[in-house]
Amino acid sequence: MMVFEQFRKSYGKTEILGIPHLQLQPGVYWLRGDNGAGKSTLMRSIAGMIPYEGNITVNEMNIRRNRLAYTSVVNYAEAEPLYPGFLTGSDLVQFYAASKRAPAGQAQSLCEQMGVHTFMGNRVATYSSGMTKKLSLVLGLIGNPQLVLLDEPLITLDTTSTGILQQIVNEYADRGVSFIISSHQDMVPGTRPMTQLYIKNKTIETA
Ligand SMILES: Nc1ncnc2c1ncn2[C@@H]1O[C@H](COP(=O)(O)OP(=O)(O)OP(=O)(O)O)[C@@H](O)[C@H]1O
Repeated sequence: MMVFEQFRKSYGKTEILGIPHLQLQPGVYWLRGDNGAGKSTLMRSIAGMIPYEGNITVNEMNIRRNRLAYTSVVNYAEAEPLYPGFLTGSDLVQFYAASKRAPAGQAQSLCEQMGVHTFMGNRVATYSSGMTKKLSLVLGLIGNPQLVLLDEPLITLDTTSTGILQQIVNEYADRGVSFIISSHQDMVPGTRPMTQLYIKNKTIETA
């Protein structure tokens, strides 16, 4: 599903991650590591949001050679999402659904499942942190992704929403969608088995 080749990410002269070669099979992965280990940096690199050295290939696609195709199938929900406060949740959901070519009714269904539909018409500036998180998870699941990156998805989520998210992850995974989920919290029972990936000493160790 994903191959890293001579991957290296530095900020200035400080190397944060160095992965000479790693191949990951399709699946659901739990990305772990101490604070500052590089989990968000890895996710942003895979999502194509920050530059890096080397190559990351997802299902034969590479951000440099196939940017449009790659970003259509690699979805990302960041740990601490920020959106322009003057937009409504509905504006963002419609924009994502159109640009990700979401199947008809999918966005509405995700919003209802995650309970976002009740405040979709309000401006994002009025959202609590949990409401913003739920919206970001809906946006991260929209479309026909082959890989979904969820950075700390459980932060600020209430227990009910945590269970619903885990159900959705299971449904997507049953259809062959891969996930990389970073979380300091354990996932609740009911989640399918996840392969653990540890970031240690600037590289990924598989469990
Ligand atoms: N834009 C940046 N410029 C410089 N250094 C950065 C930048 N972003 C992150 N770093 C550094 O990169 C390292 C990895 O940060 P990152 O946010 O990826 O860690 P993390 O594993 O997600 O941490 P946490 O569990 O605390 O969220 C840290 O040392 C951090 O200070």
